[in-house]
Amino acid sequence: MNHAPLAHATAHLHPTPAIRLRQVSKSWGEQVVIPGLDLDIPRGGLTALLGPSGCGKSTLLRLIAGLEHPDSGSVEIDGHDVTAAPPAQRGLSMVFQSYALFPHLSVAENIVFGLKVRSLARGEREHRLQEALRLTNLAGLEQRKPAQLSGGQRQRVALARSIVSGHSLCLMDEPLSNLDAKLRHSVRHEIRSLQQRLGMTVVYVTHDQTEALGMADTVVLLDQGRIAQQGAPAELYNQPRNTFCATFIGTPPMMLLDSSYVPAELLPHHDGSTTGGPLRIGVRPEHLLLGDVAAGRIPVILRHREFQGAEAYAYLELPDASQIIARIAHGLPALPGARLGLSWHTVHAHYFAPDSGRRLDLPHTGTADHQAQPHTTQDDFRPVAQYA
Ligand SMILES: Nc1ncnc2c1ncn2[C@@H]1O[C@H](COP(=O)(O)OP(=O)(O)OP(=O)(O)O)[C@@H](O)[C@H]1O
Repeated sequence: MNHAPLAHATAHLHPTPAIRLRQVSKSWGEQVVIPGLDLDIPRGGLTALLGPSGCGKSTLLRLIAGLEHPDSGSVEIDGHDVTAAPPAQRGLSMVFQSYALFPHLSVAENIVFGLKVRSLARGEREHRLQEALRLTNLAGLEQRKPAQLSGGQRQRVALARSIVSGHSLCLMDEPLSNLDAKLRHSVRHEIRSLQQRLGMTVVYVTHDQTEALGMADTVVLLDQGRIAQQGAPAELYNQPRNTFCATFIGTPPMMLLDSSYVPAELLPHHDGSTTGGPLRIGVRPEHLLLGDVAAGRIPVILRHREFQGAEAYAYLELPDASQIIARIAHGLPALPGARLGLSWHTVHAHYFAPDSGRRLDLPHTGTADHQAQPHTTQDDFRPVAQYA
């Protein structure tokens, strides 16, 4: 196998990305799906292509695979221009949601099928097969037909087939979406640990942010064929570049509020200077604090509560009648209809331009005085029982 065991550890030494797209565009008839995209995918890690349905994730993966060809632009793999190359000449393997197994072939035959086509010597085939069976925990099942396997086992056969190919680049298109929730979790873990042990570069398409955030080294969040943000999962969570990223990532996602009804104490530059106009203010549901109605807090009405086990969701109506969700760690004994005061530590606030939605890096706290706002400390919040 030509998997370099140290590929992952030395990824940072490779200046050439595993995949480089330059000004790649793709339309279907009148519909522009990818409108001219530049993307570098680092070597030796798992990169998730994430985004809402129809944003172009699969199209992008198929362009990398060579299953589709761009209308313009170039695709490079390992520094080689493969824009015109067929899939078989791109040195990659693929794993699909549908497994794509041959029903009449056994597990073992399915796994080595591609190697036979490549006329690999029998001894080498057998060696790779045994290693892949071991790595995917399929030993003992090699004579079964796909119909005699569970969904998770079928997907492991597809993974084994990708491992025996010996290619260090693997493209995966929603590989877990046919599995039930519990299996998804365990196969997800298997894929990640295989990718790390073999030092493979995996490009992984998913619309499921928990999969992307939980597995990936790098997340590429797509919005209508454009890169909304690319970075480590924590970067997307903590520093969303715009309101699209802020409201796509997180369950529930970041809540957006209008500065028009937000008290001055919660706005940036509370030292008397102005913020320079209206703002969109983003706060994650776990950072929203509820207390009684008081100066410096936003008056809200509790509309609905949802039990979530360790926590609860409070659905709150804002002064402009829009609704947001707060995650309340220890339950909230206030009844629907209760009038409450909403606040947050300003260090947890994100600011966005109201027109473009672009992130604005404004100072969180204007003065020491602002930091001393008593209601921005947890202690000031009376026990929620008092609001019942
Ligand atoms: N072969 C095709 N012919 C015409 N339109 C296509 C074709 N393939 C994709 N599209 C269109 O291109 C857009 C992007 O599709 P794509 O499958 O890349 O999205 P996606 O982000 O993977 O979505 P999903 O998460 O729903 O699979 C969609 O509007 C889709 O209808």
